[in-house]
Amino acid sequence: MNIIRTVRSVAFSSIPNRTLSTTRSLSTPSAQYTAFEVNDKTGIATLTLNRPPVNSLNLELLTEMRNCLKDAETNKCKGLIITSSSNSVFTAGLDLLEMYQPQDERVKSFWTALQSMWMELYGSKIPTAAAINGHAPAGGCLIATACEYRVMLPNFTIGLNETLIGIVAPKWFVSAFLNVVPRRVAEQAITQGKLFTTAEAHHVGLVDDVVNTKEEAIAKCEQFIASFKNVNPYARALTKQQFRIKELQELEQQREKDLQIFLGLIMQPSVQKAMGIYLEGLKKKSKKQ
Ligand SMILES: CC/C=C\C/C=C\C/C=C\C=C\CC(=O)SCCNC(=O)CCNC(=O)[C@H](O)C(C)(C)COP(=O)(O)OP(=O)(O)OC[C@H]1O[C@@H](n2cnc3c(N)ncnc32)[C@H](O)[C@@H]1OP(=O)(O)O
Repeated sequence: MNIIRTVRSVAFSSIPNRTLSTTRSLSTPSAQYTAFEVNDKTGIATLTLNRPPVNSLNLELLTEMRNCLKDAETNKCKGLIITSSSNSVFTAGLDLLEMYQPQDERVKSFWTALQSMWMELYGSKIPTAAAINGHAPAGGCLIATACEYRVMLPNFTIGLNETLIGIVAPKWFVSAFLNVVPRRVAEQAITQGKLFTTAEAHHVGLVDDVVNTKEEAIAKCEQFIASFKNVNPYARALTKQQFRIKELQELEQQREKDLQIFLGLIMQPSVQKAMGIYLEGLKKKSKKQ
């Protein structure tokens, strides 16, 4: 696998135009699971999730993601694309090992980091796009629906499958999903724990476009971001905020309550048992392959 390095605090405005290399990527010792590059020419940042084998979202990855999102905004990038270094998984969602038989303080930090990352992404002032180059169950779908645009490669799956694991998708997971698919489709799919194939997701509007390669997916995201080139960024950001402020304020005001509900739910013996069985099933399947 390529070694992907990470850039932090690169002021886009200070990056000179270069003809040979068009992306800037510096390393910081603290970034383990993400690569963050800014294209010198377009000013678009790409955040690549890089936690093999399946980019499951643990505390450290969520924290890195949030830092990258903040950097992209602080440095006035023209837009942000999220993608994965894997050929088959965008992200497998939350790291189940963070929630199965968890340590008290760590699991609290984990959920708090998820809330923070989501608020940063959902409320980002700059255009955001997901190049979904692999499966995107649960937390993967959450990240995709927090973006403004989604393009997906064929023959993968996406959706909120929490009920199949015996857990419940919180209200803010559902509200972002509801932004992109009709209510009836959302209710049925989320209660069933349905994972849509790429074609199905496109049909219901869960993804905007389908392309065959990661390069095409990135290009589509770039096109989406470029579609705002004649729009005042300040006016755009305030307009976007009008659409999203309700969910952001709701979670901000209820962060502690949301955390307590999460802890109460996952610590139930029946939920721990269901998660254990699900994890065992994943491990058995993985050994067979
Ligand atoms: C009112 C309500 C209020 C509050 C809410 C309360 C609670 C909400 C709580 C939680 C919400 C959770 C959302 C989530 O995101 S849960 C995670 C859901 N994810 C999944 O179901 C995906 C599971 N994974 C897969 O289906 C597959 O791995 C795959 C399709 C993504 C990729 O398949 P592959 O064949 O490529 O890879 P595998 O062989 O299956 O896996 C390799 C390796 O990785 C381990 N693994 C996979 N997924 C996870 C995961 N999510 N977490 C941890 N580990 C994972 C898998 O076990 C294998 O491990 P080994 O190599 O065997 O060790």
